[in-house]
Amino acid sequence: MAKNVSSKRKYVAKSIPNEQILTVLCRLDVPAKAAAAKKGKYEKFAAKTNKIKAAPVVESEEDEEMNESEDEVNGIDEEEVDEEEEEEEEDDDDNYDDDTEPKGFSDSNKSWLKPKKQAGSEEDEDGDSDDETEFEKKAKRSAAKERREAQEAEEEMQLNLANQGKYELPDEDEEDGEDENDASAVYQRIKDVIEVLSHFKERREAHRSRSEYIDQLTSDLASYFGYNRDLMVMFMQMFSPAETLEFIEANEQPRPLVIRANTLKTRRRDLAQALIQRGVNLDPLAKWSKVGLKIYDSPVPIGATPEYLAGHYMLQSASSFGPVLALAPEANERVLDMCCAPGGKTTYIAQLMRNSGTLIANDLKKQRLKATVANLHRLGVKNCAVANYDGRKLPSLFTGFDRVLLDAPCTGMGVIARDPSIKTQKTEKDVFRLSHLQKELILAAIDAVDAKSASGGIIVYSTCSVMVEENEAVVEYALKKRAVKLIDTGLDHGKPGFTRYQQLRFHPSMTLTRRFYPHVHNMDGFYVAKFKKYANTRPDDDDKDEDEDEKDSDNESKILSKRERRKLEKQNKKASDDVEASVQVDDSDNEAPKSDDDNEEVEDAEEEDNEEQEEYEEEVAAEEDDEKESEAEEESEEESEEEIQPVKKSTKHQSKAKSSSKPQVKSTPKLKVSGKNHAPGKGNPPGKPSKENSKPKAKRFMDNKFAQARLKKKQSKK
Ligand SMILES: C[S@@+](CC[C@H](N)C(=O)[O-])C[C@H]1O[C@@H](n2cnc3c(N)ncnc32)[C@H](O)[C@@H]1O
Repeated sequence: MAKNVSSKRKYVAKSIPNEQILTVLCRLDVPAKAAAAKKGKYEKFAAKTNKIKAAPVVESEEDEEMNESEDEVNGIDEEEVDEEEEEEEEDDDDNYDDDTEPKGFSDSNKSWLKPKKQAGSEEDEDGDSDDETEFEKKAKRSAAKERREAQEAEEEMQLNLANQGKYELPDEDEEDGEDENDASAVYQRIKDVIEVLSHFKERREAHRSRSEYIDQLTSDLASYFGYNRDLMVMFMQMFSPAETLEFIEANEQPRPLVIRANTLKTRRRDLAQALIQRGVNLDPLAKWSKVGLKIYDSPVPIGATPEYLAGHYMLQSASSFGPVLALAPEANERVLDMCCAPGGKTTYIAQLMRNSGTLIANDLKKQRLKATVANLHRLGVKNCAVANYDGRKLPSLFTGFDRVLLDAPCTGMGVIARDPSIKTQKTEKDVFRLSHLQKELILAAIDAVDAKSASGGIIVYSTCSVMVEENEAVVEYALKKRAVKLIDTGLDHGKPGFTRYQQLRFHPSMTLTRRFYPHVHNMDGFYVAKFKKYANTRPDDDDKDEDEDEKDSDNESKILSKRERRKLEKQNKKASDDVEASVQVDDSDNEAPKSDDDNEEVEDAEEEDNEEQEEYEEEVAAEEDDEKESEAEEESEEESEEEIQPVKKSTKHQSKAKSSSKPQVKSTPKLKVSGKNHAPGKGNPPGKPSKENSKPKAKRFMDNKFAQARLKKKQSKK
């Protein structure tokens, strides 16, 4: 942790204007003496680093102006907090049931949460507002000057280019003789080659192809930044050469340390005040979060303060707020966090549910669940049960959720700044292996949700990877296999998901998903997609199941008749058309740069999917025949009939009770009997019914421990 803090200090020295540090002190009313002492400290610090100029203490509004420009530098588009948001903030804080105003914190010193005027609302035609202070006017003038200078520099560069000669790539001998330690020469070549690629006609050598330059750049980037070449090739396919460099360089920067105030126990403003008094420099995270705080600098370890130990906050990266905000869980709902450990998002979900309803936190790895349990206790979460299952099997145990979060296991290609081992350890093979697992998990997540939920029917899929195979490809697969459509994530930042990537084409509604990049949003790279499930049926199945019980059961996936399937396809198409009409598809935005190389693995994966589908159809036909035969045999066995009766009755009773129950009255998710759902699992690829499901009903019944127990009880009563 000490190491962490010192690296954060470095971060402050690099990017935080001194004015802003002082702002924090002013805004939160640190006693004058302490503020003066801190001012001295930071002036000395500034003088030492030579990066921060000493500045006079400025008024709070000016501080906010400085804040904004810093956020612009950081790539976060932080506009002013409006009135509405202030009200929401109050609402949010009301979660914490304490009406007493904290000491030393009043309306006059909460200016960092105070609404400011809408940009441009009272401005003169020339953009100057009468109410603007001299400082604001000055800031505007200098911004305009900077823009002019940047434009002139660009024009000059274009002129130089026209006069420049060709760039010569080193030949093999030259490269062999290159001093390996001459990193600066490699870096210069990276810059040069990117330059050539962006003005290829003028700067290329006549006998060199574009791919030779790309090759050279890929090797240089990999060796200079310490990546395996495999990964660098993938990034070069995803971004333009210049953007690849930006992405890679952003992965070298430490991300700001962020905490989330736990409103089950405190309010953000109280927490901020307590930490400020411990000498912590902080700011609100961004306008889109009501509970996040950005920590610039702390003299105490942030993971060991009394406030931390009392569960007043959770250390959580800015990127992990997004999936939970998109999930938007409500009080009294039934929510599943399918891959929860160590529980960062689970505790946030519980917070938004105001500790009510039922939250199931599941993870495959028992060891990782220990940390989850510890976090749940520390943060005072009381509405959560922890489960340890393979997520792919969950729908055979729990169904009927209002919302499911699938924060899927992934390669972590968005969090390289946090885990540099990814640079050398992950390969293309990992991407495809995980993509397969993610596809299985997403179907299970959808199957666990009740499309008829009054308030939800929502599934959020997220990864901390930027790879298309782990994101859009998985979402596309889910759109094809289940009755779901994409809806707006509600996240106003982030870039739209791709509708095209190399030779792949995705559904136009993919623009509703969101991509986040370290070099654009100054946070970990991640991806969020939000689905609405519109039917508890599957568009990929083509058979009719005439079992009355299954028809009555709202929460079970059913096999469709051809007519139903056509109806679903129509619904699907309508949903797509609606989205197409509402979404402006700007291909330039959503189209990833194309590469000449064919992505054979993607084709293979698709081929595999098709083969799976064909195999599945054949298997289903064969299983249907078997089942008919077995059922005929069973009918002649009176004993079996007797056994089946109680189950039929109880299933019917359960499902009727479920469909008639009021949505407000939520119960713990029903523990489903095994074999009822066609849960995807190992050796049971997505879309295929499990072997158990194809067993005759009597056998299924006898395999069912719960039914057996019920039968025994009945017999003993007799
Ligand atoms: C990205 S992490 C989850 C982070 C967590 N949501 C949070 O915010 O703290 C992915 C998790 O998926 C779990 N996992 C991997 N395979 C799984 C599976 N088949 N079923 C359930 N969980 C799985 C891993 O153990 C890991 O904890």
